Amino acid sequence: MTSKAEYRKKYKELRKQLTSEEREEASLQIANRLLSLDIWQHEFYHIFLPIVKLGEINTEYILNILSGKDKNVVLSKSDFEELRMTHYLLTDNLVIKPNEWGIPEPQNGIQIDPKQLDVVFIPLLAYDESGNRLGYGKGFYDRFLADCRPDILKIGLSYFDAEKAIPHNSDDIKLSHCITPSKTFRF
Ligand SMILES: Nc1nc2c(c(=O)[nH]1)N(C=O)[C@@H](CNc1ccc(C(=O)N[C@@H](CCC(=O)O)C(=O)O)cc1)CN2
Ligand SMILES: Nc1ncnc2c1ncn2[C@@H]1O[C@H](COP(=O)(O)OP(=O)(O)OP(=O)(O)O)[C@@H](O)[C@H]1O
Repeated sequence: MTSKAEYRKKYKELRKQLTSEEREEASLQIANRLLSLDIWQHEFYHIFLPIVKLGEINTEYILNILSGKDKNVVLSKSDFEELRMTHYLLTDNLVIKPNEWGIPEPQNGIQIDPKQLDVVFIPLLAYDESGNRLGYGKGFYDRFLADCRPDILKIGLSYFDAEKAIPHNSDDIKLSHCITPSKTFRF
């Protein structure tokens, strides 16, 4: 069986092989594909800002959609000692600075309770046909999602297709959807 570590390595390599033009094009296609999902009737949308040096999906196109629809947008700050995230409303005067891992993060602002969130867009390394997800392995999103309402929409974003099955355990919270440049998965 392929281990989580092997899947992480495989997808980091696949991602590295994409050119910056391919990443931009894919990020735009993902945003366009999101537009046709039935997810836009809600109020609070949580989104990640990409770690550019690792070639993560550019979420700027999704941010533009959210701002065009006048949604409340929520960003997180990660505490790498506690392995927990705190959440802040994106406002005009929010100060955003990259942390030491290259994640752009809010420095101030209005804190949001995870129970207020309706939709969360989730960064992925890999995922499978049952909606199991794999990140960098620190469990940030597993802990975060455990604090959200059970009915929150959990939308993974990926450049790549699903694996058949990746290892998972009882802490892992499944995705409800995953969007790639060419496919929409509903789990
Ligand atoms: N944009 C973004 N924000 C996010 C996540 C994410 O995956 N993407 N996370 C999802 O959980 C959390 C942060 N998780 C992270 C966990 C480990 C490393 C890390 O070890 N970085 C190494 C390089 C790792 C590598 O090459 O793969 C480093 O920068 O030295 C970074 C982020 C919360 N915020
Ligand atoms: N709700 C939780 N409370 C406490 N620890 C948790 C919780 N969920 C997961 N963990 C722990 O977090 C660690 C990492 O989990 P896992 O390998 O699933 O990470 P991942 O999903 O790849 O990473 P990430 O969530 O950062 O993207 C594991 O040791 C796991 O036991």
